[in-house]
Amino acid sequence: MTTAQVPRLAPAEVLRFAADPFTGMLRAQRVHGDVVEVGYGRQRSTFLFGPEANSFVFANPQLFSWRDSFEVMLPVLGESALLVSDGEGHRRRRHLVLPAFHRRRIEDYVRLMARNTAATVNRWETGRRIDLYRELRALIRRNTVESLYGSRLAAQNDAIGARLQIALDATDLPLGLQLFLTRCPNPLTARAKRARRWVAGRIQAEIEHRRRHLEPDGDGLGALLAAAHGERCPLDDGEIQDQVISLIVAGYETTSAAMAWVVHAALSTPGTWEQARESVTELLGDAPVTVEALEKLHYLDGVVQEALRLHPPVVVLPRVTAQDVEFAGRRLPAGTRLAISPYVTHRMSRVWTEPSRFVPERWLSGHRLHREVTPAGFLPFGGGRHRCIGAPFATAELKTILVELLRRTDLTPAAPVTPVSIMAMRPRRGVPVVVRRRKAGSHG
Ligand code: HEM
Repeated sequence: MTTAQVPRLAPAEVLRFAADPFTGMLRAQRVHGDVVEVGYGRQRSTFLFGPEANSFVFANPQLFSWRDSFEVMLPVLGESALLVSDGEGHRRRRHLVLPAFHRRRIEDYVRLMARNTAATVNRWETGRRIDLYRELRALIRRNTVESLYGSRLAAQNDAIGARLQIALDATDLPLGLQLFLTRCPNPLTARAKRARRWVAGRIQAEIEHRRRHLEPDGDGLGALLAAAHGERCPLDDGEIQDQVISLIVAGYETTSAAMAWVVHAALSTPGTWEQARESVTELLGDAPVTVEALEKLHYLDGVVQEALRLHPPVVVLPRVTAQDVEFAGRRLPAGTRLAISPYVTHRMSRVWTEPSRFVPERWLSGHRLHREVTPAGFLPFGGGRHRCIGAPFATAELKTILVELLRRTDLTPAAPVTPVSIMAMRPRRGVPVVVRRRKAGSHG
């Protein structure tokens, strides 16, 4: 079968794309279609746009190497993290990590998240301007570490965050530079590795403490340790450290970006904040948040899903082909760097009606914009074998924090918000708001 040439962005278009990749991707798809090559040399990626491409990639994991796709994340995630694992190693580790996200555990996490959110809000002075993104980021990192790994590690939350941030900062550098830093010895990567070793040391101390004191498996690490030792092929301590670190890294950067977009979208779409608050008051009153209650808050669910649709933190999912691949009449040789994009799919009018409007009601059946959601048309958490393992955790967290903010605060946007970074799309200069605490009792 003959294959067609992949269209390429011209040099001037590449420059424009680099300056604003969000508009650049939408434009590239509109002008050149669903398969388009962007960039030069190590910077080069072939974008596959749209639901057909997403289905193809999700249905054929054997065609791609996850280790090569996420090579630049290796210094922070570790060699055996799920995101950089392929084949049988991935299947075995994922099976052992899954119990940390069972519904029974999410119930406990939700209670803790609600408590931590209340404590955060109580520290805010009424009438003051704050960067909500920064505040929520600290809260979410605490929630992640405390719910998954317990209070001893949570007490070192800030130190752990600061160390991991050293490696995370590198993910905003151009891809070519990241690859160079990953492959060649240099002081930046050496510093990131030292910082990671410090975090791994704290985790190992916690693992050994638990083994000495035979603690019950009350949290995610407990579940991981129990699963790790009950199996025929248990996880070794290095593998456990990699899973612990990569869950923190994958969990808090993405969720705090998503939370910022949820609040920003709800505040900047007239009537949304008020309607969401009304639905909480009606269904919950002053009662504590539970997973069951969260499932019944349909309007609130619409707000969260709609924010994930228009502002998916993971803007592109990178893949490197492990063998020659053919898609849509185009040949993609082994070693080709590909990207599929939740961001572009979520804004396509062939998938969504009036895609650029923020309409939480479109998630309610019966609404004129409602559409059946397919995994290839809505993919904020990816899809297939490597679909986000933390999706139930993240969704419960986004809703729990939103409920507590609605109950306890009135927020007024204090500056415009624009996005940055396609690895974890977040607000460039945060989400500045003026806070008014609501009186005790008025949150119910
Ligand atoms: C709104 C928040 C989140 C978003 C948007 C998100 C998004 C994603 C996406 C798109 C992927 C697939 C990447 C790919 O296929 O290229 C992924 C994988 C993953 N996520 Fe999340 N994530 C979120 C929260 C979390 C949380 C809270 C955790 C853990 C506590 C987590 C842990 C992971 C892990 C371990 C993987 C790799 C799974 C595998 O390879 O089997 N994520 N996430």
